[in-house]
Amino acid sequence: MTPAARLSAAIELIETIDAQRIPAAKALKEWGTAHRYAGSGDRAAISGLIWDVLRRRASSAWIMEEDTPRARTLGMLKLERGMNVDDIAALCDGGRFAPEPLSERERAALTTRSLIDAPAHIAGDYPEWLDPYLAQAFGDDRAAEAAAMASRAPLDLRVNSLKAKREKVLSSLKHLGAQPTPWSPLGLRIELGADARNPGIHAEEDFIKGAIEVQDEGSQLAALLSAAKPGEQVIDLCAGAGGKTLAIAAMMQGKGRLIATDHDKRQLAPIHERLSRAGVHNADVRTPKGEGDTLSDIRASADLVLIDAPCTGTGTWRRNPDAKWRMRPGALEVRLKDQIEVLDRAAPLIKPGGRIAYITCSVLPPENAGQVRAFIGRHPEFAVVPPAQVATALWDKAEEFTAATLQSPEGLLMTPRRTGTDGFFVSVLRRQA
Ligand SMILES: C[S@@+](CC[C@H](N)C(=O)[O-])C[C@H]1O[C@@H](n2cnc3c(N)ncnc32)[C@H](O)[C@@H]1O
Repeated sequence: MTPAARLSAAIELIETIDAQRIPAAKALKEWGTAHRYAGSGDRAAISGLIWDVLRRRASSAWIMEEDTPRARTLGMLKLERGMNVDDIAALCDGGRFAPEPLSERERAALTTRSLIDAPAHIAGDYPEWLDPYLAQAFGDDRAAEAAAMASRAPLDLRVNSLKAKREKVLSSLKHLGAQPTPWSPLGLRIELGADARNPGIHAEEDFIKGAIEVQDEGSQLAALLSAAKPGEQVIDLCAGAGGKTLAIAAMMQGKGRLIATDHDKRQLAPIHERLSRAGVHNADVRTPKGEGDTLSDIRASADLVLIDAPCTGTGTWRRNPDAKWRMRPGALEVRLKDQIEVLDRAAPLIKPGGRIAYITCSVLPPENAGQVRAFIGRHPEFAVVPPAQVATALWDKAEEFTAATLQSPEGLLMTPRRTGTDGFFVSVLRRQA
């Protein structure tokens, strides 16, 4: 397919997504099945276009003064891909498989319009109902913060220190352009192009051998900030597929006791294979059965309970721009209740002097500082560890990292704009000895 034909296909697909109100991933899958002649390059290019239109959905419609699939796509080419009006006109030449030529009005909009007067939710591309929350988090910086949250994310990897050293993996992944990440001593980063093609990391020998895992640098840092140590008793209360569990296991160097659980056994399913590939031998996965409490034998004995809390995932919008537009206020309410439940479940498990590391991949204050304050109100035997002290887990990077984050008395917030990571909030709460 020519670039112009790919563009036409993308516009048609967005029309389908709009008309049928289906997730973009589903629409792309169905399109692939119906267009078997399209090669993998075409599919990747078309999905890259669709994701970019979703990233810039509101701002593209704003500059075009029209909210149609075609207008949003043309606006995205200018805003996200930096194309000028002549390059866009050359793609839309009205040829056999190309989009219709630009109208005078479209030409004028692409030439003259900008986001200077756009309200924050348009310039930052997020749903308007979230504006008060983002204003609470970022004040006047919210459009810039949200715009960074709309940008394309790189592919981040964590080197599994149980099996390999970063320098070694760095050289074996040179062909993919891997570079060390700025903050995590275990992180590697591969920048992705507009086509967002997965570089096939799962087929790499390093991956098969368990030397690397796919994990955003923010998630790696959240695990590091919990400061799990060899010999400790650590409980990963919301282990899910085990991303943090694996990182914690490596920090513990096979010494001590790591218990991983989750209230949803389906979420836990992939953890077994991942632990075994990573060479983790000190993890005890507790899968819930019926109504029973998987942690009934544990009372005030844990050094650390990691809560990778269920949350709205606003911090990961750059990896899933569709989710941002599909998010509804009810989802926040549900997550806030879940967070209270997990925090209260953690409290009696901690020994005096032990700690909770409360983590969300959200930037919304009610899920972060709001939950921490409410928890301390319910459990006055806990106190927040000052964020600068928490950051000392990053050794020589601690000071610079703390300054890069958005700090509050309750914790640290990483964001794409500040730390170049997904959005992650981390708070450490210590139980008085
Ligand atoms: C952010 S995800 C965890 C991701 C995982 N830790 C990782 O790094 O791959 C949150 C998890 O919390 C779990 N969860 C939700 N409510 C819970 C509860 N009350 N108790 C335990 N787990 C819960 C969900 O099933 C989900 O797997």
